[in-house]
Amino acid sequence: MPFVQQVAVGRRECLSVFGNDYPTPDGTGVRDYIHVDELAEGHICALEKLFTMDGGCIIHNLGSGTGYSVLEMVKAFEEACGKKIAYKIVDRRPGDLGTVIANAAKAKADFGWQTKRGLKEMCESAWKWQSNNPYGYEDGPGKELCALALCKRK
Ligand SMILES: O=c1ccn([C@@H]2O[C@H](COP(=O)(O)OP(=O)(O)O[C@H]3O[C@H](CO)[C@H](O)[C@H](O)[C@H]3O)[C@@H](O)[C@H]2O)c(=O)[nH]1
Repeated sequence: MPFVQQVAVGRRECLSVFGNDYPTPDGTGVRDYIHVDELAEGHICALEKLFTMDGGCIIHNLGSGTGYSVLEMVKAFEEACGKKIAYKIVDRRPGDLGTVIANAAKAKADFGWQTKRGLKEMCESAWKWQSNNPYGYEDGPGKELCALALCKRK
């Protein structure tokens, strides 16, 4: 996803798609992408659950249970940003699996967490951030804000 975004803002010439011969509908890798805000909310739910416990640890998957391929991501992002995303098919990345999808049933049962945002919303949100921060927070106009946040954490 970050690489797709970087192509859209002109920081990268094209996306290298790692393989198109996986046993997936279009041959490219399928992953369970979720919105970063929902990932954060899932962590807050888990912390709240921990506070009700008398020590110990919990393990939960945070995912949507739905997978999207690299080319589906590219298409959805093109629609969100209104630009073509240049890409080339290259060799598989060693160690990659064709499909990785999370089963988040336990997170739903234990603390009612589940994803609500789909691919379109995720891409629109990612584009909003990337187009406002083409070089990210650390090297872009948000540099001072980033330094301040790091300073406060010390
Ligand atoms: O330039 C790229 C980058 C990624 N992909 C593809 O996009 C999908 C997602 O790739 P990511 O690297 O974003 O995510 P992965 O799920 O493959 O791997 C990530 O999650 C893993 C755990 O699930 C490990 O933590 C790993 O180190 C981390 O990169 C994969 O099909 C990958 O082949 C490309 O085609 N081109």
